[in-house]
Amino acid sequence: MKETGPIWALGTMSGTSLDGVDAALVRTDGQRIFDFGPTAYRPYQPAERDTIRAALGRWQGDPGVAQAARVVEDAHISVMRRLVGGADLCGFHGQTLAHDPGGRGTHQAGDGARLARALGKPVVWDFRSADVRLGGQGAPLAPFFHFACASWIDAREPLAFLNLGGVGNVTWIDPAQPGPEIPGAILAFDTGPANAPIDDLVYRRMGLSCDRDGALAGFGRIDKTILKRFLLHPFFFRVPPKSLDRDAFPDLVRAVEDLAVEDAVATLTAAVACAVARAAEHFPRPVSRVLVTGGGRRNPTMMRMLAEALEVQVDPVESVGLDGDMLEAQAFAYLAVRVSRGLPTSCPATTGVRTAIGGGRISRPEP
Ligand SMILES: Nc1ncnc2c1ncn2[C@@H]1O[C@H](COP(=O)(O)OP(=O)(O)OP(=O)(O)O)[C@@H](O)[C@H]1O
Ligand SMILES: CC(=O)N[C@H]1[C@@H]2OC[C@@H](O2)[C@@H](O)[C@@H]1O[C@H](C)C(=O)O
Repeated sequence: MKETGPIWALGTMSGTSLDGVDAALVRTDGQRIFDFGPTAYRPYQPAERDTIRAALGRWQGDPGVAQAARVVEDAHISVMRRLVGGADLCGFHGQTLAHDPGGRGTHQAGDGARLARALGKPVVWDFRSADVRLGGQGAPLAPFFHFACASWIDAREPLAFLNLGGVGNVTWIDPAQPGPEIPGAILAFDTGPANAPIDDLVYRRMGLSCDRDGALAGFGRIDKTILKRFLLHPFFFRVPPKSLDRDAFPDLVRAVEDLAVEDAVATLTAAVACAVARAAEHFPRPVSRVLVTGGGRRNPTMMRMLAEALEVQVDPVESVGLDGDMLEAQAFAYLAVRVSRGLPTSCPATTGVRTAIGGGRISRPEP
């Protein structure tokens, strides 16, 4: 008989900010969350990060991609070994190197079959390709998990989950609907740049990894002319679903280049908040609150600018008992179980795919 009860899944995420690999256990039947388990994190060493960075924007077969994939796989194997004993199944997102859904497709580095052999457990991977092949954006994929989280926290009113990683993405949810793929239950899309352009700028100019606690942005002056021009970018006029590559706003990056570093960072931080406010204009109905996940929630200047731009309550997901560092890794644990049970992982309202579909491949430890 087919298994339908809850199982433990180990999910991972290596995000666009290239900081490291998150891993988390979730107990789920692919519909409801039953429990959250232990988590682990393994940062990339500087040399590993350089190898991955050198492969950004590249596709399978390009120079440097095989090395980057090896780094990604090895880092995952080392962090997953710490938790895999408690897992029945694994979900491996891999590292997005390039994302061009309307063109060449989407590319997540890392071979799930190698992980399955190394870890001795079935591994679900390559979550995005099928969606792109069927005309979807291939991203964002966390929204079905956000829907389950809304039920876990017993939300009653429409709310939004906002992920501020390298890129921003938002999921609007009506928790009164019975399932995520029901029309009207969800709307999800990327909002614009988040931390990636800030990290890149402070690294280039000051050798820093990020604008820690929003200190630089808090001091700087926002250049309103640059901000206004940024908001005229065609992306903001596109109807969602829509998704972005990590480095999708080169004009914004160029425009702040001549500003003093504090002013440049303040302008980039305001750009994140204003992009989210533009995103909120697409919500089917207003939300009661916005729950923020991802590294951006640790930046008080970004959070303040967000609350001002959105004029709604903005809180980190910790305020409802969720773990903002691990939500994406947990999402890929949850999605792995959905894939293994033939449940959809995306739908027209999340990626723009024609119909609700389940992506992902399953590799087993032995052929
Ligand atoms: N204390 C802090 N102050 C300011 N920024 C921070 C702080 N902590 C984390 N960040 C930012 O958050 C980023 C990491 O966020 P996160 O781990 O959510 O990204 P990611 O998962 O790699 O990206 P994505 O969700 O786009 O794939 C860091 O690169 C940094 O810019
Ligand atoms: C192609 C890709 O890897 N996209 C990531 C990235 O990081 C944030 C945003 O851009 C989102 O679209 C997605 O990740 C999250 C986990 C998602 O799929 O929901």
